[in-house]
Formats: sequence, structure tokens, C-alpha cells
Amino acid sequence: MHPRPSLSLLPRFCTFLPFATMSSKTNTFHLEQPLNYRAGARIQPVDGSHSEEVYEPATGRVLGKFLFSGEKEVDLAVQSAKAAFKIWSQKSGMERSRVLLEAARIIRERREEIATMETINNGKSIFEARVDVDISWQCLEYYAGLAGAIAGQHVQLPGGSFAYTRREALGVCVGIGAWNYPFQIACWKSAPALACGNAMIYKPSPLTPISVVMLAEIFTQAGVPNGLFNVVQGGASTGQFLCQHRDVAKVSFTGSVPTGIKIMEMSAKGVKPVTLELGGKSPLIIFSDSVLENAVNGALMANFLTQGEVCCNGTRVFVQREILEAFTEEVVKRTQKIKIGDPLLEDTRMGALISRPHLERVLGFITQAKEQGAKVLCGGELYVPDDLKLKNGYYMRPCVLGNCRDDMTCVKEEIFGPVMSILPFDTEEEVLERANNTTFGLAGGVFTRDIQRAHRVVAALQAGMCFINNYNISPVELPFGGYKMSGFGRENGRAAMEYYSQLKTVCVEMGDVESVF
Ligand SMILES: NC(=O)c1ccc[n+]([C@@H]2O[C@H](COP(=O)([O-])OP(=O)(O)OC[C@H]3O[C@@H](n4cnc5c(N)ncnc54)[C@H](O)[C@@H]3O)[C@@H](O)[C@H]2O)c1
Ligand SMILES: C[N+](C)(C)CCCC=O
Repeated sequence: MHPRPSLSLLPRFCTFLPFATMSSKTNTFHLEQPLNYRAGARIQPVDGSHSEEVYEPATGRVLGKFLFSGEKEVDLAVQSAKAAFKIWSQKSGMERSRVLLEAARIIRERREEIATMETINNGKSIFEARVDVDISWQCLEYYAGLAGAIAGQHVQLPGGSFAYTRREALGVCVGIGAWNYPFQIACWKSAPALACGNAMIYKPSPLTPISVVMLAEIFTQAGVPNGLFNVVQGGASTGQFLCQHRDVAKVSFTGSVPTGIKIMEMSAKGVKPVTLELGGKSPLIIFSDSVLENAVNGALMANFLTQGEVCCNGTRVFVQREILEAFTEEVVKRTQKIKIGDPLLEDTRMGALISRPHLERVLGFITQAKEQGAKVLCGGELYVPDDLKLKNGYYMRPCVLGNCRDDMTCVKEEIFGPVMSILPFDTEEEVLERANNTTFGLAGGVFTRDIQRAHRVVAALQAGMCFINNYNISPVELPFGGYKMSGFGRENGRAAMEYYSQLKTVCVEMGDVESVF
């Protein structure tokens, strides 16, 4: 583990109100500086259409306001990125690698500061936010390692002629992110993009606009050319201007299926490649021969990280009937013990959901589940912490639903909140049929001690990311992405390099040209 920096390193672009306590900085941050980043500096957009409030989910307090960018600002960001691309794409892989390694080092150094900001703006526990930051610098280190290994192929042809391939950058790439992992998603997109020699313009979710600007500052400090990584803030219309811009070469999107479809339609008009990391309703299958404690731990990991707001969560928990009672009893006991509250406190394990409307939407799914016959085994209601400053925060108790059927809304739709549905099953054949009976295909998991069954089951699962005897771990070396309506393309692993580069074939004639004419 790396040493934590002292609190004196806390944000250089904000103030903390004077009533900060020793135990937590919740309720103290105030946003002051602009959140767009262009040509190596924070700026206000030239055509800011309207200002939007940004909230602290833990308290419901407004942190400040920021401006949505219009078409002109998007164009300026693209021009700035184009200029930087000319410089960066000419550098060798090793030169790019050194800059990415330096950026990774700075992220490690500012770990506590970034994690604190992520917690303040997203509501997740500081414990988890630190893990997100660690995954982020590891991602930069990983792609720094691959940058120097980018190479083509040499092919011998008749008569001494030959051909070779060059793996080249695409140009200006656009990254559009969701609010659940704001800093990490930006790193998952920018690290491979920059390693391959591209420039990137990033648009975070308007709910979490803050931490990605810290990443932009870090890239500049590490030595990327000004303009190589720009941040444009805004919502759907800003995203559309980015996707439709003629000088944008590629769009990598993380978000919901409906928005993913729109992104694909827009990109189709410009014949732009897209990576789509979309939603899920993933199955977690627990056979009766599982180590019960591991299966329970796996189910908690599959459902309750980041208040359940995780795309790859295994929210349909299929449990073989023989162990249904024992598993359910233990999972409920453990869920009831989850410490909810001030996300900046060290022992908190579940913070606040992202927004009041989202909290209400999640609670609405639970009401509907009850109406459709599900039984709330624990949680599922609002949680109001004792601490008065948190009373307007967006908290709920994590929920386990029993008596579930495959046709219920809570089992079919992505809830994106801390709600686990338990579904009994009898046979392997039956559970596979039911697990795959969804339009999503992001992830899936199986717990069993039978090694042959484990591999047979994951081979049959229609999902891009499968886990055997664990769930939701995410080493950056592993490709991540979906099947079916959960999207296509991959982030992380070597695979992502393919999605941020293109192949040029150069055919070289060493003899005379024989014409057929
Ligand atoms: N597969 C993954 O890796 C992954 C990771 C995190 C979240 N998600 C998914 O994201 C969803 C939750 O995130 P969300 O609510 O921010 O999703 P969303 O689709 O509402 O928004 C995602 C991003 O798209 C932008 N956007 C919205 N409309 C747009 C348009 N017409 N053109 C261009 N950009 C547009 C938003 O401003 C935001 O930045 C869930 O479905 C979740 O499963 C997937
Ligand atoms: C880091 N996790 C938990 C695998 C989440 C990946 C991003 C999905 O929302």
C-alpha cells in the first residue's frame, strides 16, 4: 500500500467551509473553479448555455454551479485536441509510456485528495473511493506498459517484395461517462486512448463533474501536450455535439442502453467506431455444493458496492433449493449489518445514492416488487442517519427480496440500487435457461466446488465478464465489456488497444510493375 498524503494536499481548487470536524469533511466542500478544461487549463465555456447545480449526496447540499457547454465550446475543444494529437501521435510508445507512468505516480500521491472528492460528489464510501483511485492509477501503469509494445507485422511476398502493418492512432476520441465511477471510468477510457497516441475529449455525467478535471490537471502536470486531454461539461446536447463533430474519430460511451442506442445512431452517420459499455441485469448462480460463506460474501460483493449502482452487479441471485434457506438467512443477517451513513467516515461501507430522484426510483422498484408478490426480507426503506447534517442525504437500507419470480419487474429491469433478488432453482439446465433469458449480457457468476460444472456453466452464460467463485473484482489486465444489449467493444486488458487504434497495411514492391493493360 502506498502512504497516504496528508490532508494539506486537499483540493487546490476549492474551499472547505470552516465547520469541518476532525472526523469527516462531509458538509464542508464548496466548488469555486471552472470545470471545463481546455488547452491545459481550467476555463469557463465560451458559450455556457445554462448553469447546473452539483450536489453532495451525503447531505443533499449544493456544492456549487457549473456551466453546460454548447457547440462552440465543443468545437474549440476539438480544435485544441487536434493540435495536441499532431504532437503526441508522433511520439514513440516509450515516450508516451513515461508520461503515463508519471501521471500514475501523481494519482498515487494525490490518492486521498481524489478519493475524498469522489466521495463528496458521488456519495460512495471513502473506503471504496480509495479502491477506485487505486484501480485508476493501475490502469495508467498497465497501458504505460503496453504503449512501448505497440508494433506491426512484417510479411514476406514473392520476388523479395514485402508488406508491413502499422498500428496507428485514430485521432480525437470522445469519452462519455456515467456517474457511478467518475474518476475510474475516465481512466479506463483515457489510458488506452493516450497510450495508442490519440487525443481525448471527455464529458463526465453532469451529476459528477468534479474529479475528472483533477485527472486533466494531472495529465498536464505529467507532461502531455496542452489540449491532449480536454474536459467538456454538459448533458445530452453537449454529448450530441461531441458525437456529431466531423473531426471526432471515435466515441467510447459508458451509460444506459437507451443513450447507448442514440450514441450508436449518431456515430453511424459519421461511420465512427464506438465502444458501448451499457447496463446489465446479471445472474449469479449459487450451487448447493458452494462454500456457503464464500457464496454469501460473493452475493454481497455482487450487489452492494457503490450502493448497488454498478453496471455488472449480479442482482439476480439464483440459489439451488437445497441451500436456499441457509443462504438466505445468512445473506439477510450480513446485509442488516452493513454500516450505512457518512461516506467520509472510515467504518462506513454504504454511503448515499447519487440523487433524490434516483433514490425514489429505486424505492419505487421495491414498492412494485411487493405489489407483484416479492417479500422484503430486509431493508428497502429510507435511512435517516442520526447525524443532523446528513438528514437530507439520499440514504436507504440495502434490500434483499425473497419470493421472486423471473417475470417480476425487479428481476427483469436494471434497478441500479442496493436491491438483491433471490430466485430458487433446481437443475443446472434450468438455471442456465433462466439466467440467459434477458436482453442484457454484461456479467455473470457461479459458485460451486465442482470445477467441471463451473467451466461448463460460464461457457454457457451469455455474458462478457464471468466470475467463478468470486464477483466484481476488476484487475485492469482483464478485458471488460458486454454481450447482447450490454454493448460491445472492450475496456481494460490488451483488448482495449484494438479499440483505440487502426491497422494500416503497407505493400512494398521491390521489382518492376507488370501491368495487365
Ligand atoms: N458497462 C459499463 O461499464 C457501465 C459502467 C457504469 C455505468 N453503466 C450504466 O450506466 C447507467 C447509469 O449511468 P447514467 O445514468 O449516467 O447513464 P446515461 O445513459 O443517462 O448517461 C451517461 C452519459 O451519457 C450522457 N448522455 C445522455 N444523453 C446523451 C445523448 N443523447 N448523447 C450523448 N450523450 C448523452 C450523459 O450526460 C452521461 O454523461 C446504467 O445503465 C449502468 O448500468 C455501465
Ligand atoms: C469496478 N467494478 C466494481 C467492477 C465496476 C466496474 C464499472 C461498472 O459500473
